[in-house]
Amino acid sequence: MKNNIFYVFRYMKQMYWLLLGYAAIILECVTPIIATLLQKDMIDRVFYQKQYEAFLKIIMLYAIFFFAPRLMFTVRKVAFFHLSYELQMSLTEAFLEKIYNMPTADFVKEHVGELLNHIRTNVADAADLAVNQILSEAVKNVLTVALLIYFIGKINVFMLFIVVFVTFFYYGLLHIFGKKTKDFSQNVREQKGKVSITIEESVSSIREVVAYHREAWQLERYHKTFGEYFATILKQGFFQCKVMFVSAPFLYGTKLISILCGGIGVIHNTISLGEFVVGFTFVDQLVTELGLLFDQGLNFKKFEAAVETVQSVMNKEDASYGKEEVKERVQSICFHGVTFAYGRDKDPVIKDLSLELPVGKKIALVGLSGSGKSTIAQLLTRMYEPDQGEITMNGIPLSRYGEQYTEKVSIVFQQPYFIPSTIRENLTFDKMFSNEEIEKICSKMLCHEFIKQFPEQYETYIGERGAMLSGGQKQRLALSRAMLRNTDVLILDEATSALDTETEYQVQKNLDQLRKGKTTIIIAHRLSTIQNADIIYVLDKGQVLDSGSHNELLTTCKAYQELYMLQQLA
Ligand SMILES: Nc1ncnc2c1ncn2[C@@H]1O[C@H](COP(=O)(O)OP(=O)(O)OP(=O)(O)O)[C@@H](O)[C@H]1O
Repeated sequence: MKNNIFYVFRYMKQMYWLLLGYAAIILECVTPIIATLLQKDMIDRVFYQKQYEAFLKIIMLYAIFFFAPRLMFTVRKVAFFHLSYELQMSLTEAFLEKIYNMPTADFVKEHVGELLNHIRTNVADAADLAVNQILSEAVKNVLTVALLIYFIGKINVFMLFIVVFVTFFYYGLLHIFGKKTKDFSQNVREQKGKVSITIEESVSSIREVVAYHREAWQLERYHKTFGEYFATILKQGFFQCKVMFVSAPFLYGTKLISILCGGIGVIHNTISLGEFVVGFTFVDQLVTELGLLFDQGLNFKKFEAAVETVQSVMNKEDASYGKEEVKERVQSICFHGVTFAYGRDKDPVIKDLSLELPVGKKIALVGLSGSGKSTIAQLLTRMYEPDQGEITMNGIPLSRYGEQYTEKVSIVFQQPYFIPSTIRENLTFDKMFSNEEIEKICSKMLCHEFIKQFPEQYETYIGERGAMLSGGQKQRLALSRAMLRNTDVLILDEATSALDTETEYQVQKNLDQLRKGKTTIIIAHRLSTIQNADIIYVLDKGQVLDSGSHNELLTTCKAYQELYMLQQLA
């Protein structure tokens, strides 16, 4: 528990809100107690001893101490509200940073819906429970309980004895029900996560669902998942009722016993009537506060569940990159006996691969589907690490380079991702480019024409994942984005597959011109795309079968001839 609270503390920034909140809590706890003590003066001095001159003074003081807690309550809420939202923001930022730093192998194992659920519920709950419940409500409860116990003890020791007994009773209850509360909370979170994943999948697969007429099937999946979530919620609800049934009689029983003890005290003249009234009011308040404190104890458990779920992602290891700077231009890229499998128990998809890629040239990777082309591209972009052997750039293993490595090597995927924003922002991200630069590159990648046709041109909003663009337009835009960065090494993984042959030819021609003297690695199924490559590697089952120019391979490599023949027939 302690560790969990300290874990969250790390992400709290503006601590002055905490100080303001605690100042408000102290006043909020003390003022109602003073207001109650004034009742004693009212009864004993004004009514019993008939000191009527004190009446007005007490009423005025009572008014001040009656309204002060309401004011302090507002100040406290505002202070902790700021703190909780800021905590939620910094926790979410840290969570996103963690995801960015995760090795790709770990990231692909995490479900996108699950990660979103972590942010939407677990991170949000951890921040809310930590600040608004534990640091605010629970601290207020503890302070109020301590003050009430002190004043009750001063009035009547028997009442104090009862109160201490009830406190221990609550502690015992918390011990018994705490673990189950945490388990229920964890189960509810898990089930809620599953519902979130199912909804996310249902929306993202909307085209396939409609096209394959799987609406009923998809709804049935949602129904089933939601049913399981609902059942868990019900179980949690029953459990909470059980806790209430056990604890509630004690609340009322305590009040009854304290009236009995106090009443006997008044009858035997050991306490005054004023003390009895105030003592009973304190006991009444204390019982309520103990009930609330018990709820906070259960909230601790929910908080622990939320933080532990967040930590299950946050404690994963970051991708281990070095600090080496990439100072010069890329002069060599070599694979030294590289073997790689997607998982320990899986067969390797790249097997003992050794080759030196000619730098500054146009290099092509061809081969049947599944032969390992994209895997090589992903190893080069450090999305995965080789299991054996190493890949070096300028003689240094890729893993030893720092984050600027991505300034040297970039990749364009077959299905590029676009943020829901304007064309300009999708082209530049956070980098600055002049309009001339952008338009020049977009003209070369045959984008400028279609962008100009949009009423808002480069400021056109392209929707979720570029939904307002055709497949070919998206690919050309992604190529423009990469060409603006124009890194030493550019990998095109089926990056022009959605273009018609004529457009692809034009784009490739312009690309060759812009990339002259730089290393471009092209993965393509259409051999026409890579015919003019300086060197073509033919891959089969994660190994290089042969390499050479198009004409050389046509005469020397049987696999390449077959690929060529198949495409001629198609
Ligand atoms: N993330 C992954 N997890 C597990 N296996 C994977 C993953 N990605 C690819 N594979 C497997 O690795 C092998 C090589 O895949 P890869 O994508 O590198 O082939 P490819 O030659 O690029 O294929 P294609 O031409 O169809 O794109 C395939 O058997 C594939 O099923």
